[in-house]
Amino acid sequence: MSKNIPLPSLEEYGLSENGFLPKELPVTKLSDEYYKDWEVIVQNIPSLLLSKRMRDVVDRLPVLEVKESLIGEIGQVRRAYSVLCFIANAYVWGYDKPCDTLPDCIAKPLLTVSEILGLPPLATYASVVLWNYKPIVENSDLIDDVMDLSNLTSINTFTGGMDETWFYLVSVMTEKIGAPCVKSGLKAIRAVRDDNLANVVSELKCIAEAIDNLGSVLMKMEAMCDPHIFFFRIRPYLAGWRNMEEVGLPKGVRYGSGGEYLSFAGGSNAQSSLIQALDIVLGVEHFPMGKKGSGPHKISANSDQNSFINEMRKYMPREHREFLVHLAKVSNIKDYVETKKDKELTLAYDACIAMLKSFRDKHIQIVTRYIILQAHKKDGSSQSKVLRSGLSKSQGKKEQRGTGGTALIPFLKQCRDETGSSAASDWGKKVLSTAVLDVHENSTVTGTRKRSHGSTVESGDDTKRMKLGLAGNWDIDQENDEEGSYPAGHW
Ligand code: HEM
Ligand SMILES: N[C@@H](CC(=O)c1ccccc1NC=O)C(=O)O
Repeated sequence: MSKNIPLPSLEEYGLSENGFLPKELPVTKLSDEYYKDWEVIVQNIPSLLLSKRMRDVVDRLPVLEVKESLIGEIGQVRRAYSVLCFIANAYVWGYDKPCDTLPDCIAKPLLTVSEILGLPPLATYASVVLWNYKPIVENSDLIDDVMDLSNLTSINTFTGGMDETWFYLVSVMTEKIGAPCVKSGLKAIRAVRDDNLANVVSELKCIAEAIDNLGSVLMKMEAMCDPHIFFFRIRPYLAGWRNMEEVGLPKGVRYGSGGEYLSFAGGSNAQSSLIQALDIVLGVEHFPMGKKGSGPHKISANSDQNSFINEMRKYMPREHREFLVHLAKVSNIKDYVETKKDKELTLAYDACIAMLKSFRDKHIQIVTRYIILQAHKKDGSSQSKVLRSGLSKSQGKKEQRGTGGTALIPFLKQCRDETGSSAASDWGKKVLSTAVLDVHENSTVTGTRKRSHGSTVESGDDTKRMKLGLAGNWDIDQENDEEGSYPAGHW
C-alpha cells in the first residue's frame, strides 16, 4: 500500500451514489425492435418453462448480431446480458434433464456481451440482481421514495412468483443501503492519509451503522420468500455448470453447435462487490478453505491465491472488479487503528467488525433455513417431483454445496470467523474472535426462531453493547441491555 497511489473515484469505475447498483435505473426492455424476440422470450420464461416449450422456441430463433448501436449504450448492453443469461439458464435447467449445449442464437451474442462487460456467460448476481429491478411507480410525485423496497419489483424471473422477486429485491436493497459505505470508506481512507482522527472515527461510525442495517434487511428475506419455494423451485435455475457431473454436465455446457465446453460456478451473492468492498476497507482477510490466517499458509486477501472469495471477483462486472483491486491497494484503516491505539478509534473500528460478523451470523441462519433444513427434509410433496427434483435431491444426500460450489457451511463459518479475528481491541479480540456456539447447529435441531441460551446470545449482547457505544456511550462494559435495541431479527 502506498500513499502515492491516488484514491479511486466512484465515477472512474462506473459507481455512483447507488454504490454498485447502476446510476440510472436498469433498462427494462431493449429499445431496438430487432431484439423483440429475445424480449418476448425472456418476459415469458415462466410460461415457457411450465409448458415445456422453452427449448423448442429458442431453437427457432435466428442468430442476431450484437449491433454497434447496442454496444454504445451501457444500459442496453447490460439489459442484453441479463436477457441472454436468463434465457441460457432457463434453457439448460428448464427440463428434467439439463441440456449440455446452448444453441448459437443464445451462445454467440451471450459470449459477445459477456466479454464486453467482463462477466461470465451465465446467470450471475449482476444479471439477476444488479440489473434486474424496476420501480413499480416511477413518478416521484406519487411516491415518497421511488427506491423503497415496497416500490420495487424485478424485471424478469424464472418462476413468475413473488418469492423469487423478493429473493432478488432483498439483495438490491442491501446494495442500496450499503452504498454509502463505499463513499464513507473512501473518506475514511483519505482521513487516515491526512491523519485526521476525528474524521476516521466518524466515517467508521457511519459504516458500522450501515452494516447493522444490512443485517436487518437480510432478515427480511423470510417475509416474502418461502424457504421451500426457494430451494425446490427457484434455486435450481441459479445453478451453474461446474462440478455438475452428477446431474449430467461433466464438461460444463457447450457454447454453440461448434463451440467449446465451458464451465462456470452458479449465481451467488458472493459475487456482490459490496461485502468484498467492506472487507477490503476494514482489512478483513479471507484465506483458502481450511487455512488459518497465520503461519506459513498466510495469504493476503489481495493476492491471487486460491480462494473462493477472490475467484468470485471474476463473476463481477469488470469495472467493479477493478475498483476492488484499486481499493485494496489504498486500504489503510486497519494499520492505522493498530498503530494509533486510540480508544475511540479502536472502538469505532471494532463496532464495524462486530456488525459485519453479526451480518455473517445472520446470513448463516438464513442459509440454514433456506438450504440445509430444506435439503434434509424427507420430501414427499408434489413440488419436488414437478421441478427437476434430480438436482435438489441429489444434493440432499451429500454435503451441501452453494450455487457458487462451496462446501457452504464450513465456508461461511470460516468467512465469519475471519471477520471476527480482525478485531483490534483486546476486548474485541477476546469476544469477536471466539468461535461462538454455532447458530447453524441450534436451528438444525429446532428449526425454530426462538432465542436460544448459549453463546450465540452472548455474542448478540456484545454486538448490542457495541451499538450502544456507537450511539454515544463509549463504555463497552455497561449493562444497559434493553430488548428493543437488538438488531431486527436477531435471535
Ligand atoms: C435465501 C437467501 C440466501 C441464501 C440461501 C444464500 C446462500 C449463500 C451461500 C450458499 C453462499 C456460499 C457461496 C456459494 O457457494 O454460493 C453465500 C455466500 C454469500 N452470501 Fe448469501 N445467501 C442468501 C442471501 C444473501 C443476501 C441477501 C446477501 C446480502 C448481501 C448475501 C450475502 C452473501 C455473501 C457476502 C456471501 C459470500 C460469503 C461471505 O462473504 O460471507 N446472501 N450465500
Ligand atoms: N449462493 C446461493 C444463491 C444466492 O445467494 C444468489 C444466487 C443468485 C443471485 C443472488 C443470490 N443471492 C441472493 O440474492 C445458494 O447457494 O442458493
